[in-house]
Amino acid sequence: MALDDTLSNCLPDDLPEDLLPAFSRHEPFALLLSDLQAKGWSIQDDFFSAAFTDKLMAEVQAIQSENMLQAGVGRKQSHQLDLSARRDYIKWIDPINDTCKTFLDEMEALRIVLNRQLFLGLFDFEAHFARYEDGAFYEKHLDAFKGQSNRILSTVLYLNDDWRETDGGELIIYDEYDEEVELGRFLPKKGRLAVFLSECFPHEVNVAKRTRHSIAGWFRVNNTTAKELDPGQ
Ligand SMILES: O=C(O)CCC(=O)C(=O)O
Ligand SMILES: [Fe+2]
Repeated sequence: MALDDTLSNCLPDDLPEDLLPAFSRHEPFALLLSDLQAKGWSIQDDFFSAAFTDKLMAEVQAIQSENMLQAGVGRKQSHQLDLSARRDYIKWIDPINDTCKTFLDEMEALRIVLNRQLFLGLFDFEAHFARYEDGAFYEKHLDAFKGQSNRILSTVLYLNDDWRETDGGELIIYDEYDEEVELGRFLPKKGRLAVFLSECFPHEVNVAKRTRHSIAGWFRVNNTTAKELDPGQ
């Protein structure tokens, strides 16, 4: 089946035109696939429509910081605060309104297409909004420990208007075999999507010099033999 047919078969058919995800267009999605195959990570701009990215930004901006969790190391109940490692606030995304539901539906469509094209066996997707206030960062880490986690593919969608070099807050991705070697640094610009293999690529968030909003997410396998809880949240 041609790639475009596969894509259109996987998309919900009741999405208004301006909410169509960018991966319904051939180019960013095809580049994402070929990058993942060739190097295990990819950065794509304008992955979702600007109108939809704006809705997600309005959603996260409306959340009061008191209603977010100070992100720790360890997951949910086993959550332990380690403020030397990271300083962001998070809120897990549930389908509580149209915007959150559409985001989760579209990532679900992406999950199905990734499985068909790359045979990744991805089982589900979890994601949270993240807020880095002025001065916040996340030091170099892996999102999953080899063989001990369900997380396969990490995604980060950036929501910030007019982000400049001087605002800091870059995502830095390091080499899978030598974590001193930088592969690239990327500003958290509105509409940019970063995707990378969770077990392979150390990465960090440089100190942000203004409030920085994003959605971090993970496609996971259903691996009941994982011995340890996923790190990172
Ligand atoms: O926001 C980013 O650029 C990366 C966030 C991250 O690494 C994480 O939440 O695990
Ligand atoms: Fe991470």
